[in-house]
Order: sequence, then C-alpha cells, then structure tokens
Amino acid sequence: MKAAVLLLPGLNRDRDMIAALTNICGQAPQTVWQTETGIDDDVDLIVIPGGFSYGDYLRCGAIAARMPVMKAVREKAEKGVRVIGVCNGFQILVEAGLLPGALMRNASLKFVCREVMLEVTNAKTAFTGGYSQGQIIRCPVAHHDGNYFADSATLGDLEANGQVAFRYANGTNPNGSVNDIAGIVNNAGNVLGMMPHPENLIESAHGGDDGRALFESALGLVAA
Ligand SMILES: NC(=O)CC[C@H](N)C(=O)O
Repeated sequence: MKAAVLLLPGLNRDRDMIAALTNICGQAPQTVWQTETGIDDDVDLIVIPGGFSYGDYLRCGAIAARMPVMKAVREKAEKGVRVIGVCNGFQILVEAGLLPGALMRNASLKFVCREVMLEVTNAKTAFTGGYSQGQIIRCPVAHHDGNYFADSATLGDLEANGQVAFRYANGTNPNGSVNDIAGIVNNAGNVLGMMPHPENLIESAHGGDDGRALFESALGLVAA
C-alpha cells in the first residue's frame, strides 16, 4: 500500500506523519510539495499533515487550500482516492471546500495541547473499520482553531448520514466543537478531517497505538 504526504511551508507534523505511514505501509510515502500536482497513480491514501501552514494567515488553512497541489488532491478525491487531513490538514480540507463547516478559534481562546478521549461514532467509515462501534480511544490534540461549527442544516445532514466519525468523549472536548465533533467524513465517505493527531499514537514507543487502526483502515489493511 502506498501513501502520499503533502508538504507546505509552516507545516510541522509532516515528519511524524511520514514516520507513521512508513511504519504502517512498509515503504516511505511519496512527498508532494505545494506547487506540484503529480500525485503518483498508485497512491491509495493522501494525507495532509498538521502544523501552521502560512503561519495560519489569513485563516488557518486558507492560503494552503489555494495552492496547486490541492487541485491534484481534489481530482484524486473525486476519483475516490482516500484523503485524510489532520489538524491543519482538516482546516485545509474545510477551506478547500472538500469538507463542510468551519473550524473556529477554541472556545477558551487558548492553544490546547493535551490528550483527549475519542468515541468512534461511526465504525463503518473507510477510516474507522478497524475499531468497534462506540470504542473509546486516546488521542493527543494541539491546536488553537479546532472549534468545529456547521449550520444546523449541515449538522443535521452530517449526523443523519453517519458522517461524524469521531466525537470527543468523557467530557474531554478541548475546543467547544458543536456536538463534540472531532472528525468528519465527506458525503462520499472517502475524505476524513479530524483535529486530533492519530499519527502520534501508532506504536508502543508512543505510549500506545490507539491511532494505528485508523491508518490501517484507510489503507485497507484491516477488514472494514
Ligand atoms: N497542530 C496543528 O495542526 C495546529 C493547527 C492550527 N495551526 C491551529 O493551531 O489551530
């Protein structure tokens, strides 16, 4: 299985993501710079890592979403290739219109860096098949703009269609997200955005591997 990781100025989680994907895939992912549009044909999964692309000006992810590489991501996503955006990657996918809603400043108005608990709200998505329905997992977060918001019609659709993949559980919502939403998939089910960082919990050296099944699911390495 082969993955691709996008590289943009200001991202700082790309190395963690590349290490995690190399560990899980058994081969290094293709890395694709923001001005490139050539994502390899044999790529099964495109990942947009976290960080602070363009220093979070004008809004988190707004400038990155308009870079040439995102045209290639959109084309691949339309063909059904799986895409994951983590943290700033989630913000970029929202700014690119590949996922609905918006990520606002945390309700506390503070940067939050801690571990949260996540509920696997829908274990039937392409990214969660390796978990059981309702499973509670650990995951770290580190962001200041993770407060997910969508208008009530959009929210109703997300909930009704099973597009909420992960919710903050056990009172650990770190940012004020509506309905405790931590991660969503698009209507077609092949694009996932989430604020927590599963790439930082994939092997025992990380102190746990609760995030591993997400990538294994996305890469088709476990039965969905
Ligand atoms: N870790 C990250 O990806 C941070 C995302 C974004 N820059 C924020 O702070 O909200």
